[in-house]
Amino acid sequence: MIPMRGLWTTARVRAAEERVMARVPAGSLMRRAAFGVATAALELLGGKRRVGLLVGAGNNGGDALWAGYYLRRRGVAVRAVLLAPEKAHAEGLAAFRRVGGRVVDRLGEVDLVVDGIVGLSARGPLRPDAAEHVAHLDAPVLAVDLPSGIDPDTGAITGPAVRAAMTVTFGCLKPVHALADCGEVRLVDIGLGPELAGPDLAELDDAEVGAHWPVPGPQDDKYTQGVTGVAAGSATYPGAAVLATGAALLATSGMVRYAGAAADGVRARWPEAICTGSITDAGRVQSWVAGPGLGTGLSAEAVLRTVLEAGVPVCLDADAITMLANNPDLWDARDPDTPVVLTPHDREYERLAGEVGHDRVAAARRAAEKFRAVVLLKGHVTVVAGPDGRVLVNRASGSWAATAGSGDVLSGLIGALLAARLDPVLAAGCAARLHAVAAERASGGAPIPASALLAAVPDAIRALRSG
Ligand SMILES: NC(=O)C1=CN([C@@H]2O[C@H](COP(=O)(O)OP(=O)(O)OC[C@H]3O[C@@H](n4cnc5c(N)ncnc54)[C@H](OP(=O)(O)O)[C@@H]3O)[C@@H](O)[C@H]2O)[C@@H](O)CC1
Ligand SMILES: [K+]
Repeated sequence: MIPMRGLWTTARVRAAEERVMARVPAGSLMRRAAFGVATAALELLGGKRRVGLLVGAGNNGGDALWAGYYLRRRGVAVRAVLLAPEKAHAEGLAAFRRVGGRVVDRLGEVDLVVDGIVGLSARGPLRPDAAEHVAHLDAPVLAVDLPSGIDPDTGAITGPAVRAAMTVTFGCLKPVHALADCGEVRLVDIGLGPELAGPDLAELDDAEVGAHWPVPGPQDDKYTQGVTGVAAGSATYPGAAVLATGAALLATSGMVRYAGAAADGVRARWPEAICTGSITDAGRVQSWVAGPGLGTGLSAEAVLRTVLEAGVPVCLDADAITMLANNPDLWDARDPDTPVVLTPHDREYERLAGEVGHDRVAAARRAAEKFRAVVLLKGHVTVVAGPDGRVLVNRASGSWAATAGSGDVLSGLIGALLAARLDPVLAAGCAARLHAVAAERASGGAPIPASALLAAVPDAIRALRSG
């Protein structure tokens, strides 16, 4: 198994920090952390010489003050605003003053701001006094541990927050680093590694997705790579069927069977798909994709029951999710061992499992547990939660995939990976990453329709496999 980029929640980080602190000299972790911040600051300054520190009430501010100390020793002019002067880190402040650091009321003109307002203990958005200082910044911001105002464990931004060009974090990555925009993220080793067990969340990087992507071996034929069944679309709206079938065809070399009322439209666009008008004639498949454009009437319910009874992994999207929300008895058709991947957007999620709320990871986990299914919650950050507690997250670099039909492509990709027998959490995670990369490559900075995203799938696979 290829290791993924792990992310640890604040409670776990604190527990690990405590164990490390018990066996190293007092203050040494902070100084290592601060030295890393100062090194990054020098790089961002690129020869400029004026740094401003925003210093909060805790150790995050202590890191900033010690970074100011190291920067002063390199001849940089450093001034600091203390947001809570009586609570500012005493040793850090003394060291900063000792080397000529100045404490001021306002930062004024500087070339770089170091955000040491709040770190792991952050709760809620920036408070008004801190928000006031942040609102007037012109210079780029280097965040200490995380951009202040963003929730460390959920990445939620519920009010004023720092926008960072770079974040220097310590020991390990925290959820915020994958769930929110932290600029470039750098990790400074402070020796937490041995104290950290498995991560709470993980992020797949491009090379990992490329390595997991199924490719045919010398012994493979169209059947051995898995046959994907697509039950989507309608005669009036064949688009969803065409997109989902196309995605399944482009994702792997396995065969694709389409079953439904859009058979003519699908056949015209994808002559290589085996098309039938009814799911009862579809033949054997190794996975089903059901839901996009399917409708929610009685015949659609019968289709949903058939795929849930088939005993092969299923990806359910769009109308399939609505049907399950309206009629939970439909779940009875499923053998408890049949893997199911649900791919709701927020409104579909709400129909199925209630409010998403600010903690999208917790929301995906809740639904995964409730339905004993893999839940892929769509969004700028896609969260994939497995019923076993595993969570994968993927943050898209832009929002170009937020367009009609884009979800149909995603479900086809997932279906093909399920047919290729990828673990369902991994199938959903790899498909989400590939989908985001295809959107980015197809877009190149301009809006694109879902068919262009689909057309970029082979290019995205090539890019991930070579990365
Ligand atoms: N432990 C270690 O080994 C190491 C730790 N390290 C560093 O310590 C950091 C954690 O430090 P920490 O725990 O002292 O708290 P920290 O995040 O600075 O918060 C301070 C106070 O701010 C307040 N506050 C809360 N929310 C707020 C908001 N929205 N807006 C404004 N203020 C807000 C709240 O105080 P309150 O005002 O509520 O009393 C809170 O107690 C960690 O991120 C890393 O940088 C590194 O040096 C490596 C070694
Ligand atoms: K910070």
